[in-house]
Amino acid sequence: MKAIITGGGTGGHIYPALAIADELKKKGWEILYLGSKHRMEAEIVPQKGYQFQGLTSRQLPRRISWQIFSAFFYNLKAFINALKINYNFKADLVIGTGGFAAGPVVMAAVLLGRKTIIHEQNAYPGITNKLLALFVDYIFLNFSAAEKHLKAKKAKIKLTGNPVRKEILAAEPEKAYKFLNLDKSLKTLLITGGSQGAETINKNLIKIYQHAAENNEFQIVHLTGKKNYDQVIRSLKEHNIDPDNRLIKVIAYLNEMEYALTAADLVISRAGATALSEITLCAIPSILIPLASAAEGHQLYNAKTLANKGAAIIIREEELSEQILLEKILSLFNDQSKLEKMSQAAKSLANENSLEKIITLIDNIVTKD
Ligand SMILES: CC(=O)N[C@H]1[C@@H](OP(=O)(O)OP(=O)(O)OC[C@H]2O[C@@H](n3ccc(=O)[nH]c3=O)[C@H](O)[C@@H]2O)O[C@H](CO)[C@@H](O)[C@@H]1O
Repeated sequence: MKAIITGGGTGGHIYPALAIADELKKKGWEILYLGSKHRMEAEIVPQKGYQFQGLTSRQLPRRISWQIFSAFFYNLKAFINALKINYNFKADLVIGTGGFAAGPVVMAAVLLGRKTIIHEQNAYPGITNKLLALFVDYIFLNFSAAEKHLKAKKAKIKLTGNPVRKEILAAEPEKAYKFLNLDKSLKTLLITGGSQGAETINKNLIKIYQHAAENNEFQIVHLTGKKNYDQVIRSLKEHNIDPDNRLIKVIAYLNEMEYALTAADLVISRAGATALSEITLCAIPSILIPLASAAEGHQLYNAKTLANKGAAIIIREEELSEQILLEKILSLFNDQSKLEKMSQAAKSLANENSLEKIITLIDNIVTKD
């Protein structure tokens, strides 16, 4: 069997696609990944050993402007290319996990009469999936709340949860400590702003860095995002903090995310849906700082699903300060029983069978339909 898999722009769309691709590959499927040639998938997907073809897909501008014409032209070009590629590849199935890169690929598959599935990670679907939902055969959802935003027949919709890469649960702590050069006797604070990093979080960390460097109480793994890395290093130096201090690991982008998650005792994170699925699966207590400008505030919604069960503490962007962040970190690190309760609550929210559920549905779709 052959599948074209698409999804991208950011990691939150790419990693669920790769999780599905890995399982299909194990079952003998031939996989071709199509995405934008300008975005993260063009780097991440070939590194994972998949055939990748980059298209000219572009994100539509948020406001009406002349850029809409160029975006339309580039997406049309991507659509025509996707048609040609799919026609020659003869995919049995096309799966899109959202992001603008998936749009032209899934639409081309619809036109060719291929079987099509989209997966939506968020409670509030992105614009690409909202449009594609009108045409595809099946819609897999992480949150049932997404359904009311989609114009689609109920029979098409399956609640599957978010598929998470198998390597994330399989990672061994010993290997993680070694890989990240961490001290096993100390607690580890993971800081991540999602696949692109979060400037708002990065700017509020100096006190936390200072505390870590001076007190030998906990160590930090900070994933800054590629575009923010230099700024973070500059800021550390300006505050006389040695970026090579043994208690501080500043990393622009970590391909081996399984190690950071396995080593973490506490995570400070944005509230992207894919990140939260990984955090709950790894049962990590979290302090979440949702991106306020995310469409329909979907990151706050995501964060509340954890906070309402006691798995996370939310700090809203408008109340974020270095002092508040440091106080929350210290109060959690000094309260082991609270950390354990949060960890158990996170675990209870984890959707452990999502990937298996998706693969079973795919088997049924390609054999029965
Ligand atoms: C700004 C924006 O629009 N964010 C959206 C985007 O977030 P984004 O693309 O940041 O996705 P998430 O935060 O959900 O997940 C980040 C992903 O990147 C991985 N990772 C991150 C850093 C790193 O160094 N290495 C690494 O591998 C994580 O393991 C995770 O798989 O997609 C999510 C899923 O649709 C949405 O919920 C978010 O609202």
